[in-house]
Amino acid sequence: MTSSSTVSTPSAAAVGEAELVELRKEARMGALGTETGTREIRRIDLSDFENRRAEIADQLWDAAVDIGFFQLVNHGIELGAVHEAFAMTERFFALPDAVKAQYPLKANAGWESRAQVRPSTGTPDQKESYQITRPRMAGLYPSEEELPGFKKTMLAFEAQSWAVGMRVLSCFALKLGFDDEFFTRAHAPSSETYQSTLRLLHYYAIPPEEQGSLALWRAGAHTDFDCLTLLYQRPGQGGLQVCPGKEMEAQAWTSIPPDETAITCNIGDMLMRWSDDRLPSNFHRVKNPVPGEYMGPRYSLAFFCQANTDAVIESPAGKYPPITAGEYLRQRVAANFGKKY
Ligand SMILES: O=C(O)CCC(=O)C(=O)O
Ligand SMILES: [Fe+2]
Repeated sequence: MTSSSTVSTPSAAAVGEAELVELRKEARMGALGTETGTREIRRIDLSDFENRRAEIADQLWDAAVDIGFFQLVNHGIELGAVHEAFAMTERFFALPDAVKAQYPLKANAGWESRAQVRPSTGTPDQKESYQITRPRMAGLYPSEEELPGFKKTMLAFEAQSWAVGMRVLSCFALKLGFDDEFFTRAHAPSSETYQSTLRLLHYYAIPPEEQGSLALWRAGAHTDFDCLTLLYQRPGQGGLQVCPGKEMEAQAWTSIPPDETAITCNIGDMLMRWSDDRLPSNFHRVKNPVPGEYMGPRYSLAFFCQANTDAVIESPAGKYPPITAGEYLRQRVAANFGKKY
């Protein structure tokens, strides 16, 4: 097994193949589909983690393999810290566009509005986002005059999210036969090659003339590019729906009602590849509200555990050729944002 910090040059064939498989799947997932409430989104209790690691690892593995989505409770992040992060997020997006435009998205860091076109829908997600990727933030934080305390609050929240993400990944590492620090090394925040990302999301309120339109999505169906996503939702601001990859033919979606005490998690494509497809990434989307539902703005926070650019994704059984996490992500971003970012 190659250490996560080894650098190799993936072949052109490996690179092309990574792009095709995931994108071909995603392009077929844009339809409305149906709703099913029969899937259980399991809740995994992380309390007393060090002593219960083996039991928690079993529970995480089963939930991940069955559905690919699960929720963490007693995860150690205080509700107050979640509220503070959301309050800052609202304040950031309330800044005039002219201020936010000083911090434009580039290489998974900075602000964009209606720029992400999902291969599944071909239309821009009805949202704005601001991404924090630690080593790439030069000149991208709003000033203290524009938004006091923003950088400090969001970086603290990023660090807390990273710690929870690494706990979960340490459990998957054990189950995959790696040592328990394997993914922590691959996501080392002290390195310039760090590329895990905290994404602040603001889905726009639906204007009256668009209410009832089925043509637009807050976020079109997709799988995430990363190893593991941690998602924070706000009470009353639903819309997240999931569909396990192995059931993609049926296109039956399950809604995940927001619970601010829980962190909703999903496996991303990077970990799927790293596990020889044993851990499936799953489709999810954020639907526009339908008449009768809350039409106001929706805020969410996502933390993407994305292995450092120089980590080599090399699966234990060799199902896929090795590829660096940097190259892997570059291709997926290009498919969503064109060459612009
Ligand atoms: O906002 C949400 O609930 C989901 C966001 C998401 O799936 C993403 O940004 O990848
Ligand atoms: Fe996502």
